[in-house]
Amino acid sequence: MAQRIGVMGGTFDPIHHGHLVAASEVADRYALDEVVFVPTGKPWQKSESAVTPAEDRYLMTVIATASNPRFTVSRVDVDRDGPTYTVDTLRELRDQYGDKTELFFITGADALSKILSWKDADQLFELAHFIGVTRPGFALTDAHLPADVVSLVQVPAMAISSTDCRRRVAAGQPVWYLVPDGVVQYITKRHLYR
Ligand SMILES: Nc1ncnc2c1ncn2[C@@H]1O[C@H](COP(=O)(O)OP(=O)(O)OP(=O)(O)O)[C@@H](O)[C@H]1O
Ligand SMILES: O=C(O)c1ccc[n+]([C@@H]2O[C@H](COP(=O)([O-])O)[C@@H](O)[C@H]2O)c1
Repeated sequence: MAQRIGVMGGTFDPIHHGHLVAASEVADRYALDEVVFVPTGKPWQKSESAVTPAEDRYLMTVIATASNPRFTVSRVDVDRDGPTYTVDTLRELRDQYGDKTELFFITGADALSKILSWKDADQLFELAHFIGVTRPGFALTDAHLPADVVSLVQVPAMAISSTDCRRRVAAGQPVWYLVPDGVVQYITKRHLYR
């Protein structure tokens, strides 16, 4: 049977429980064999110019996903030079996993609303099926997209963002239970977001 692989792309600065719940829920709903988390190299649409070094974001993603046997982390975007485009991510993963694998790219409602501004947007939908998930504060809709290229999925509401986690750390407030314990410890150890 064809392998079914979920792809959860993100800047993960830092990775939080909103990302993990979304991936877990879609994996269950779509009977995915694996979810590959793909931290971005250089996220060209992030408004803040200072994104934490990719190696720190990659390691936090490894720490956060290590205990789940179906979660893995890919370095394809971290290791590719230049701005990160999902069209390149999906092409590389397709090469790695082979043509028989079905890819399901998971995006939150905010990211889905901007997808037509992504590089080579018309080609994205040929490379993967897109799964848009609910996120508190954002409307989940596929009205702007061609028919049948995306499925919309309700996931448990987690009102968490990486921006808020960074602000909390900078203000000396706790991020316990918003991000996995190991990620709290990594943030402290590496003095991130101070
Ligand atoms: N709480 C959440 N619930 C559902 N999806 C989410 C949630 N947070 C992030 N996502 C989705 O995860 C993917 C990666 O998000 P990203 O790493 O940019 O996190 P973020 O919290 O949006 O970060 P930032 O606040 O820095 O913009 C995107 O598709 C985003 O929509
Ligand atoms: O391909 C693009 O042009 C593109 C533009 C913006 C975002 N993305 C992807 O969308 C995912 C979430 O991105 P972000 O910036 O919200 O963390 C991540 O995998 C990005 O590489 C992709």
